Amino acid sequence: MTTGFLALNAGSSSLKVALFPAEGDTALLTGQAERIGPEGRMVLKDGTGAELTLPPGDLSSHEGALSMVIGTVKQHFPGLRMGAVGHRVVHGGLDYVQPVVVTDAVLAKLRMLEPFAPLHQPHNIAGIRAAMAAFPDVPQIACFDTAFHRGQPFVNDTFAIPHRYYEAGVRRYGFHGLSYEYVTGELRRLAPHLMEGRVVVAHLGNGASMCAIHRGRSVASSMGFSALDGLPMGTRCGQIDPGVLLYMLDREGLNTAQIRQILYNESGLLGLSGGLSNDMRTLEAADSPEAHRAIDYFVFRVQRELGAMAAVMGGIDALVFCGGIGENSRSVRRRICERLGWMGVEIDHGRNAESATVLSSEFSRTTVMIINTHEELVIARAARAAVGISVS
Ligand SMILES: Nc1ncnc2c1ncn2[C@@H]1O[C@H](COP(=O)(O)OP(=O)(O)O)[C@@H](O)[C@H]1O
Ligand SMILES: CC(=O)OP(=O)(O)O
Ligand SMILES: [Mg+2]
Repeated sequence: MTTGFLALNAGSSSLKVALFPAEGDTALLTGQAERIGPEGRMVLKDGTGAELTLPPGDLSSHEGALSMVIGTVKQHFPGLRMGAVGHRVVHGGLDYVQPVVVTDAVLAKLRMLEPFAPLHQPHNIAGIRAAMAAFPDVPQIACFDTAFHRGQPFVNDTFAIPHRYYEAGVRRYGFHGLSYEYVTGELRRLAPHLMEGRVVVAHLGNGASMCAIHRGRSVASSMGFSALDGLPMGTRCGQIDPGVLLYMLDREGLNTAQIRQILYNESGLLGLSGGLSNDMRTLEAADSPEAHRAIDYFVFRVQRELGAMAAVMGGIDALVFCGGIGENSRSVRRRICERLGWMGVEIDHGRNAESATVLSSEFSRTTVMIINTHEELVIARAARAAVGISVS
């Protein structure tokens, strides 16, 4: 009987899934639900890439999407023994620095962190509950986006507010850690000498962040206490002067729910483009002034963050792009790299056009690469490891 390891990666409006066997990196099933809500759609594929027929279901909520995924897994793999289910959990707070088996006590702690990651944590927890109900007695393994960054130096970990906040856990956590873990592992495999040096990874997706990695360890990240900080995102604001929040409170009389809605759901590319789109593909195709100003700001902030990270590490040896925009947008990559000549970056435009693994030219002092990230594989490996199957 085949043993399977299911990885669930619930984002703000998406659910990515993969089912892996007990060994190897080739999935038995992959897929995702996108735009969960009134326009939700889902595609699941088998190991050969063929699309699977889905059971009838409701993609207006994460719960509906989860039940379709679980139904499909049960229908297409009737003899499968589920070894463990791994979950991406965006926030692990101060307690969790590695994957854990979910118990009632763990679940209670994860729920307390919901207000710090309102777009993600509730969906992550919904995934755990759904998998517990569908696969009773199967271990549920929580894998944390924050864990990769927990060893960061104090100066990157803190805010300059009264120290009691730091003690209470108001710190810069950093996110996208499962993606950084995957990319770091791949870079170690592809170019071990670079992993010994100073690397900046730009995870540019619907959520976007950057991480400075020195000798394999996260030393700075653009995301902070919440997944709002740093780069602008699809609908999130990125770095903002706290004075703006005071203005919204005092001058506009907005309440916290209204401010949360603006910062998480109405800002970023969507807000800058005057409501045109949160999606980079749509903005690139639109070619309008509204779309240009959103993309211009995005490129500018990546460039600015990169300069800061280079300064923190005393230079960079490699820049790695990942995430939906980083892996696919030739134009965003080109525009970012064109501004980095001062740090010895020179890309080969042909390689960039082909989205090759190495984009930098032979004259570039800094290696520029694309590594297609794979959070689900990191999750599945952790799930295997948790039940005693060693990781490759
Ligand atoms: N070919 C492409 N060109 C430009 N942008 C793209 C392309 N493919 C995907 N993207 C962008 O990637 C983003 C989604 O990234 P992804 O990493 O899948 O998001 P999530 O954070 O939901 O996992 C969207 O802004 C989308 O427009
Ligand atoms: C933490 C975060 O922003 O995640 P995502 O990219 O899935 O939105
Ligand atoms: Mg993502």
